[in-house]
Amino acid sequence: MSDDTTRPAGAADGTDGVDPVLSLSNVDSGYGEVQVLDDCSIRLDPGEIVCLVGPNGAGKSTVLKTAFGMLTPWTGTVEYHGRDIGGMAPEEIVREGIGYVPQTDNVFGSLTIDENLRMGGVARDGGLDEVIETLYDRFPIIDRKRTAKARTLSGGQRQVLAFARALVMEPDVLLIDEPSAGLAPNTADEVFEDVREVNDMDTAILMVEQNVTKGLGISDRGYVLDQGTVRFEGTPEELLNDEEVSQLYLGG
Ligand SMILES: Nc1ncnc2c1ncn2[C@@H]1O[C@H](COP(=O)(O)OP(=O)(O)OP(=O)(O)O)[C@@H](O)[C@H]1O
Repeated sequence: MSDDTTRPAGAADGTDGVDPVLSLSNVDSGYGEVQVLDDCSIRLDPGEIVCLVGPNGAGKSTVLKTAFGMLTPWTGTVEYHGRDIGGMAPEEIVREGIGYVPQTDNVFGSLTIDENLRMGGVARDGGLDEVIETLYDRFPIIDRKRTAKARTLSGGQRQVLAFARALVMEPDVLLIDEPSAGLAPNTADEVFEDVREVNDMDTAILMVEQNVTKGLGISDRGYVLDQGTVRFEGTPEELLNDEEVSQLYLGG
């Protein structure tokens, strides 16, 4: 049984009166005729890191794709600062202030680090050089390799470049799909530190992560998704210590 600290889906929203920066409310969504999300409700408050966990195929990536306009919600709403953005195109959503770092193909390997960052800023109105310099200051690992082709970077370095590329638009929300995928444990730890660094730049983060302990370990809250629905939400401690969550979803 779950104890009463872990809120089952649809229970108290834990808002404490704060307006979410991003929220999905009662969203159904999917691919073609195939429904994946089923009455899915998720919120991200300003400054938070929120982690989505759950079994393969639960719909975690689909949440990010729906929030980023790659999929249009069939029902329910996606709101950014209280404004309905459901069905807006990704390029508009980027301008609104939401960035997205997909799990794969998140940098252009044949372009240099600098060119990748500049491409990340094509929709900016100005101030591109300044923001790129700020990002080089934040992430020295890419600063040292400005003129190197992105394909020469290690997996961890590439992930940092992908974050920085999304940050060129100075989003206040970043959606990150499995930042540690395919990385050795030590490298994954470094990438999680970089996720925190991104969060320190006043960027709220909604992240999907298979490495539940580490993903929740850097997060403020988490959601357990199963079959397109939120089954549990709570703080990392609540989720990790909940017997039912642990047995059913976190491999005991
Ligand atoms: N482009 C697509 N077309 C059709 N079905 C898709 C597509 N992408 C994903 N799906 C299906 O949607 C369901 C949810 O996929 P999703 O990638 O959101 O799950 P996930 O929780 O992120 O899982 P994983 O951890 O395995 O990536 C799966 O059954 C998947 O096969």
